[in-house]
Amino acid sequence: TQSTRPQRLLGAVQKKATRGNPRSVIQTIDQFCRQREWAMNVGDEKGCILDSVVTETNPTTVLELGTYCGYSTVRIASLLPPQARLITLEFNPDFARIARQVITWAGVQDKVELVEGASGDLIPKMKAQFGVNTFDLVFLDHWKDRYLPDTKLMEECGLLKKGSILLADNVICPGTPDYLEYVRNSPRYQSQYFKSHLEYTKVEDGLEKSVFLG
Ligand SMILES: O=C(CSCCNC(=O)c1cc(-c2ccc(F)cc2)cc(O)c1O)c1ccc(O)c(O)c1
Ligand SMILES: [Mg+2]
Repeated sequence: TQSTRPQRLLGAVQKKATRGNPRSVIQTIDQFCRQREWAMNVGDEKGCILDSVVTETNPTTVLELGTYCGYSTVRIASLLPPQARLITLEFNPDFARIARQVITWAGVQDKVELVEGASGDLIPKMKAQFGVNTFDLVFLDHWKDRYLPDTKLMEECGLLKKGSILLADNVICPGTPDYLEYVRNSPRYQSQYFKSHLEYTKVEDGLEKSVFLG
């Protein structure tokens, strides 16, 4: 039977990356995506912007919406202080199965909780079921038409506090027009656009960083 792209990406990681070395896993995935097959990881260019936002936020509780193969999960987790934790939500069980193995290969599994399911169902359970108070940082990278409803849901569930950071991938390509309009016009957010490119291409894309003002 045919292998899937995530399976081939995992194969490259297990063949070429050093166990327990997150940077080596990231480099291997970026090389695979540049030289073999494009895949929808945030990538190295936007990944550097993600790294800088994570380090300046210095978060203790992070939520990632959309795990895919775990590339950004590994990038974020590798920058977290020892007690910090990252909850990542993935809708697709095949993606989740691959991501768990990438996360473990990188050695960051102790900082990561991967939960399978739809963000719309899981976000309302964060406090009661996952013991979360509020999130310091949220990385949005799942279905592009879920960014806005899930942001409103996080507000309603009291998961954002004054100073919480939302960082959204793909606000240009594939694009999240309703989300952008909301965070750029709402008095409850201070937004900033980081111009970049769609992973592994010359197509314009960018990250939108929005601070929740309470
Ligand atoms: O993670 C998922 C599955 S959807 C994957 C989202 N990502 C994309 O679609 C995505 C796509 C592209 C892209 C593709 C083709 C192009 F020609 C150009 C760009 C790039 C990206 O960087 C992306 O992130 C999930 C769904 C529901 C949930 O409720 C949940 O929690 C999670
Ligand atoms: Mg993306």
